[in-house]
Amino acid sequence: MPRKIATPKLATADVCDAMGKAVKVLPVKFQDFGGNIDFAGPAVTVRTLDDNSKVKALLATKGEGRVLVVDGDGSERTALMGGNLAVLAAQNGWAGAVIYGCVRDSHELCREDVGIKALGTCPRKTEKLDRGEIDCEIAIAGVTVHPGNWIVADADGVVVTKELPSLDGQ
Ligand SMILES: O=C([O-])CC(=O)C(=O)O
Repeated sequence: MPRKIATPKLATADVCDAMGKAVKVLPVKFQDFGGNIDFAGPAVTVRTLDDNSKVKALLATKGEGRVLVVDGDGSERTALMGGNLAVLAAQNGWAGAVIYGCVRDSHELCREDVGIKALGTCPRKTEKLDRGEIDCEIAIAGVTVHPGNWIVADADGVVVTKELPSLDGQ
């Protein structure tokens, strides 16, 4: 019996149907770790390798419904987010985080009122040497994400668009 998934407010499938080639689908099998499976918002971008200093710094600021998109180069060596950062994200009003990399403390992440999609888990923490770039153009598995692009995520996947479609009447 398939697990039950709530109907998303904004479904990635509807966005794809409405926008055709104007929407990009991240070609990544993300897993869900956060308390919310569907989320959407404007992207804030980070590029970093095995150092989550910038991720923490951003999640410590007001999220205002935005989505943090982290290009961690797909590293499975360390976790870019754990329980403390998930609490920060939820407290500060981030809609979610899409992490091309790993997370840890998955038993804590699922309790937080925030979306968290990542490749998988790794119990080892990152270095904290303040490396990485924020608000830059990133490419996740070959798909470019610009700061301010819309991210829509649900159980079907993660899509990127310049603007949201009007889905009235669907
Ligand atoms: O601090 C880290 O590197 C990640 C972590 O464990 C947390 O967010 O709780």
